[in-house]
This record gives sequence, C-alpha cells and structure tokens, in this order.
Amino acid sequence: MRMSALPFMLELSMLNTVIVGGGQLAYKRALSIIEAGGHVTVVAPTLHPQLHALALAEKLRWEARYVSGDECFLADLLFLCTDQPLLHQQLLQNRAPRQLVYVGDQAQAGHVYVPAKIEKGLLTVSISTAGASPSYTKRIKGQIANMLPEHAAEELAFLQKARELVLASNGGNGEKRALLQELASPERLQDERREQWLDDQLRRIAEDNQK
Ligand SMILES: C[C@@]1(CC(=O)O)C2=NC(=C\c3[nH]c(c(CCC(=O)O)c3CC(=O)O)Cc3[nH]c(c(CC(=O)O)c3CCC(=O)O)/C=C3\N/C(=C\2)[C@@H](CCC(=O)O)[C@]3(C)CC(=O)O)/[C@H]1CCC(=O)O
Ligand SMILES: NC(=O)c1ccc[n+]([C@@H]2O[C@H](COP(=O)([O-])OP(=O)(O)OC[C@H]3O[C@@H](n4cnc5c(N)ncnc54)[C@H](O)[C@@H]3O)[C@@H](O)[C@H]2O)c1
Repeated sequence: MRMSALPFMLELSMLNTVIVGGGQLAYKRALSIIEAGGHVTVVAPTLHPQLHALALAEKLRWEARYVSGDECFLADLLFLCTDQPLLHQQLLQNRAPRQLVYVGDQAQAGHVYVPAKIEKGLLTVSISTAGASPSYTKRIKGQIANMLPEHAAEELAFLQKARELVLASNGGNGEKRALLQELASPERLQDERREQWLDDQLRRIAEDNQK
C-alpha cells in the first residue's frame, strides 16, 4: 500500500475528462471538475437528477449507454464512478498511455484520488487520509474550518493586488520581500489604513530610485 501522494492544484481547462457512471459519486466529481474549468463527458445509461440537470444545461456531454470492460477511452483523465468494481479494474488495465485514472471505490488503485477541501476566496485547504477514512477526513475538515481566519477571502483579494504592485515596483529584492511579509502580517491586514500605508511605501520606493 502506498503511504503518501503529492497534493496538486490542477488547472483543468486544457484537459478532457471522461466520467464512467452517472450516480451520486459521478455527480460530485463532475460538479467539481466543471467548477474548476474542466470539460466533462459522462458515459452512463442513466443520470442522477442533478447530473441530468448539468447535461440539460450543456455543462457536460452525455453518452447514454453502458460501458464494457474492453473499451479504451482517450481522455486525459478517466474517472471510474460506477458501482461495478470489476469494470473499473478492466478499464484501468485498458487505459490509454499516460492517462490518469481515478477509481471511485478504491483510492489507491488508481493514479489520483480526491481530497476534501475548504475554500475561502483564494485560500484552499485540502485534507486527505489517503482513503483510510473519509469520515475522519470530514471531522478534521470541520475542525480546520473553524480555525481559519474569518476574513481570509477579503484579505487574500487585497494581498493579490498588493503583491502585483510591489513586484512591479523598482525596489530591491530584499526590500520587496520585506514589504510582502509585512503586508501579510495580521497587524497590517487588520489596519484599516493598509491601502494608504502601501501607497506610501510604493511612493517612497519610487522616490528613492529617482535619487
Ligand atoms: C473527503 C470526501 C470528499 C468528497 O467526496 O468530495 C471524500 N469522501 C467524503 C465523504 C464520505 N465518503 C464516504 C463516506 C461514508 C463513511 C465512510 O466510509 O467513512 C463519507 C462520509 C460522509 O459522507 O459522511 C464513503 C466512501 N468514500 C470512499 C469510499 C471507498 C473507499 O474507501 O475505498 C467509501 C465507501 C463507499 C462504500 O463502501 O460504498 C473513498 C473516498 N472518499 C474520498 C473523499 C477519497 C479519500 C479522501 C481521503 O483521502 O481521506 C476516496 C478515497 C476516493 C476519492 O474520492 O478519491 C468526503 C469528505 C466530506 C466532505 O468533504 O465534507
Ligand atoms: N469516493 C467516494 O467518496 C465514494 C462515496 C460513496 C460511494 N463510493 C463508491 O462509488 C460507487 C458508486 O457510488 P454512487 O453512489 O455513485 O452509486 P450509484 O448506484 O448512485 O451509481 C452507479 C452508477 O453507475 C452506472 N453504471 C453501472 N454500470 C455501468 C456501466 N457498465 N457503464 C456505465 N455506467 C454504469 C449506473 O447507471 C449508475 O449511474 C459505490 O459503489 C462505492 O463503491 C465512493
């Protein structure tokens, strides 16, 4: 059994995903892939009502049919989400070269599995137990959610813009780094005059460079 895997943030807009199966699990996975900008084709004889709604809204493509174990899909990512473990084994075996496969009933059988996640604006926290216990994952997720800064979304929106301005300034590298560190401190973030403070710092850097 593998002990660990590398957590990744995957940009999905350039990747094609095929999901085999049309139940509750397929719905959960389709929704998160679509929300992350991915393209989804679902192959299943019937669809869970919420998945069907996504198909009607043209958020995904639906091939209404059963899949058999001797097929080979060419998608970049293949999500196996049926209630047929044997079918999953066969499709995993028949995978296309370099295709990444998700096996919904057995985390470590495939190449990827899906952590729980908490999102607050640009902040993402993901939690995994390598499939040891989704229930444990869910409990820890609740505990971590309670610890996160209340204003994380708004603070990160500010920091993203501030970082661009600081990096575009002509200060020295050390000076820029010190500024970015100070901006991220709780004291500075909670200062209601933080925009003014940043403007002052940027002006000072510009003036120093004119001397
Ligand atoms: C985190 C979360 C994200 C999400 O699903 O979005 C997630 N499962 C969640 C909940 C949950 N899932 C299940 C229960 C029932 C109680 C229980 O079994 O404990 C509960 C609890 C509940 O619902 O209360 C049933 C279940 N899940 C898996 C199996 C098969 C197996 O164990 O092999 C079975 C048995 C099916 C059966 O026997 O029929 C497998 C996986 N579930 C994973 C993720 C991946 C590993 C995550 C990790 O590394 O920890 C992994 C390995 C596959 C994957 O998806 O990659 C979400 C957290 C809640 C949240 O986010 O709020
Ligand atoms: N990873 C997780 O978090 C998690 C959670 C719950 C369940 N599971 C596992 O995932 C499996 C699926 O769960 P579910 O709740 O979506 O089940 P479900 O019964 O709602 O859905 C199964 C789907 O598979 C389709 N299907 C069956 N045979 C097919 C075939 N040959 N070709 C194409 N589609 C086919 C069915 O039409 C149905 O749409 C469960 O059996 C369980 O092992 C995983």
